[in-house]
Amino acid sequence: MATEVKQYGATFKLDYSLVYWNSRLEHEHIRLVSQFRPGETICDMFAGIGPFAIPAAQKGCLVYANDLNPDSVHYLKINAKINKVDACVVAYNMDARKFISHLMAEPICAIDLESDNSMVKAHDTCSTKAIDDAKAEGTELGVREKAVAGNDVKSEAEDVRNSTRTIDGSVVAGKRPPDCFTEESGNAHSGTKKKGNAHKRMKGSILQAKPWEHVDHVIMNLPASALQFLDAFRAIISRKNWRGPLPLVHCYCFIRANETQEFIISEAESALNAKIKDPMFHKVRDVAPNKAMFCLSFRLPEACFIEDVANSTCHNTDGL
Ligand SMILES: C[S@@+](CC[C@H](N)C(=O)[O-])C[C@H]1O[C@@H](n2cnc3c(N)ncnc32)[C@H](O)[C@@H]1O
Repeated sequence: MATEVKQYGATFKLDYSLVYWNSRLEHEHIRLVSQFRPGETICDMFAGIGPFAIPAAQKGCLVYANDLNPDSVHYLKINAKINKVDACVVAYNMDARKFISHLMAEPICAIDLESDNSMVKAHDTCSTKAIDDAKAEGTELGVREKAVAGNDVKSEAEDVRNSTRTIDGSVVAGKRPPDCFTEESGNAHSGTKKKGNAHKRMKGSILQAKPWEHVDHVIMNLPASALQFLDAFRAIISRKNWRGPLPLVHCYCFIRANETQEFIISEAESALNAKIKDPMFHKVRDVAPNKAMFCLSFRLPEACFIEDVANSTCHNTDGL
């Protein structure tokens, strides 16, 4: 039976008999989304009906949201619409491994490029909306743009454009290379060098970054088996296309009383076939007397990059 629930500012329609919903995760949904910034690109591998995706889009992020259950995707789309963020949520209905491969591997065939038009359109609409919303609300982004308008604050603005956010949500200047946010770098997608104010630079960079060039956060909320899905990131992202830091991955898992965080990290590392630097655990909630749900956050290791291969072949686009 279809029903409606509210989480913070968002409304969700769902049918409990068809889709996953857990109101105990409300704080976790908001905790994670509070780390995202307007204009960022989010990839939600197990999106359900959108409790991360919708608030992230409301914040001005572009969200690629996937779920294997067609009923979840049906409600995800409805929820994006009723919350007026359908322009910022691109929904997929496929297995999470295929989704990552489809989204983050460089498309080489014409068919891939055609199918990616929806991403490009969504990115344009959403990034522009993020900037407009931020301006209207006087949020960080709007303030940044104002700051950049005056030459005397240019160096501060440069710091902000080059900044990124840490897992705890604080802004760290200088981490993101300037070419993420500037058209002056003449990136492969724009093909042109444009001049303009910071607004244009911000639009140019974020608008033109495709998911095989830049994603800020990956959400993996399938605690019983998300760790095993980390192998999806092996040999998918091309170093030559990627701009800025690799995504922060937020991988949910259960830890039993007889297991340690080190054990979980070793599971994640063997799935990735790479060492993880500075992993952070956040306890979400106890789910049983000897079992708790955690969120393991870490930056995808550079060892996951594939190096440039001349004359590489087309990627499989099954299920598109
Ligand atoms: C624990 S729920 C999380 C849903 C939502 N993110 C939330 O926080 O409420 C996990 C979701 O993953 C989906 N799922 C399970 N296996 C999957 C797979 N192999 N690929 C993609 N989605 C999958 C399920 O349909 C379900 O909606």
